[in-house]
Amino acid sequence: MIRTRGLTKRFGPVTAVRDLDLDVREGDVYGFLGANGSGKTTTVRMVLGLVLATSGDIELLGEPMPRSARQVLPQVGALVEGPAAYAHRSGRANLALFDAMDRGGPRASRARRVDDVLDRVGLGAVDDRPVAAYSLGMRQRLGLANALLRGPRLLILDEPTNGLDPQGIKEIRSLLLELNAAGTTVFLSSHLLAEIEQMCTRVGVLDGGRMVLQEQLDDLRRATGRIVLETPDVERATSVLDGRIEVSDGHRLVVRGDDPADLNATLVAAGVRVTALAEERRTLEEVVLAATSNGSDRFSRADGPPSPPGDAAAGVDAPDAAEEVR
Ligand SMILES: Nc1ncnc2c1ncn2[C@@H]1O[C@H](COP(=O)(O)OP(=O)(O)OP(=O)(O)O)[C@@H](O)[C@H]1O
Repeated sequence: MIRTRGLTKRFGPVTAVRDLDLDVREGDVYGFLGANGSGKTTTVRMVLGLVLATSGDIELLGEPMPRSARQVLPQVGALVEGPAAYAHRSGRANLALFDAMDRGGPRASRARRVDDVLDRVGLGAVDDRPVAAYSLGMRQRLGLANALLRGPRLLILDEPTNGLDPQGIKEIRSLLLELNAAGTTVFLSSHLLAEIEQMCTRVGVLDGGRMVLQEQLDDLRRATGRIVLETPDVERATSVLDGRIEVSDGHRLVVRGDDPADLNATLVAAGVRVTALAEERRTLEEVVLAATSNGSDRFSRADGPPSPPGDAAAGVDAPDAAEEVR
C-alpha cells in the first residue's frame, strides 16, 4: 500500500529522512515510531505528495507518487499534524465543505455521510459551536472524521491521538481497529511505544531519519528460547537444571529451553516448588532500545524535557524510556 525506496529528504544542511525503504502491506496496522524530529512527518508529507523528495521513489496503492496523486489520493484518508478547518464554522459545516470540495459523493447523501463520520469519531452529539471553541482533542477527532469521509482503503495518520485524554485515545484505538477489521489499512506515526505496541501488527522504527527496524510485531516479540522461573527451592532447582541456567537472581532463574510445560514437569517430579514459570519474550521497548541505543537519536523519560534536535547522542534512560520516545 505504501512502498518507498531510497527515500531521502534534505532541508539545506539537515537530512530529515535518509535512504528510507518503507513497506506497508494491505491489511496492516502499521506503527511508524520515532522520537520528535526523527523524520516521521516529513516522510508522511512526501508519501502524500505534500513535499517533494530530494531523491528516491514512492509508490502509493501501487502507483508512483507524486505523479499519480490525483488518481490515488481520493482512496486515501489522511490526518497530518494540525488538521486544517475553518475556525468560525462548526465541525459539521467544515465536513460538509470538505465533502463538497473533494467530491466525496452525491450531494443528497452529504448530511448523512457527515453525521456518520461525526458519530464514528465520537463527535455525534457536538453542538454547532465553532471549531475555534473546540479542544485540541476535538480538533483531532474532526481531522479524523475528515479522513474517513470517503471510506478510504488506506488511512495515513500522523500522531492521531495527539491531544486526546486516555479515554479518547482508547476510543480512537478501537475505531481504528474496527476500520482495520473491515478492510482499511492503517498507517500511523507515533512517538508512544505503548500506543504502537497495543494496536499495531507491523512496526517501523525511525532514528535520526533512518529506518533502524521494520518487522511484524509478533516476530519482534517472539519467544527468546529461554524460560523464566521462580522458585523458593533455588538450590534443588539448580542441581536439577545443571548447565541450563543462564541467570540466577534470588528466587528467579532464567533457564535455556523452549518448552515450559516440560520444564515444569521435570521440576515438579524432582520435588521443586514452582511459583511462576513463563517463556521469556522481548517487549517492544527492549527491541527498540536495542535497535537505537547506538544511534544518534534521543530517548527520554515520559516526564522529562524533550531533547534538543540535532545529531547529539543522548543517554538511554531505561526503563522509563518505555513510555515515550521524544
Ligand atoms: N520545512 C523544513 N525546513 C527545515 N527543516 C525541516 C523542515 N521540516 C522538517 N525539518 C527538519 O527535519 C527533521 C525531521 O522533522 P520531522 O518533523 O519530519 O520529524 P518528526 O519525527 O515528525 O518529529 P515530531 O514528532 O516532532 O513531529 C527535523 O530536524 C526538522 O527540524
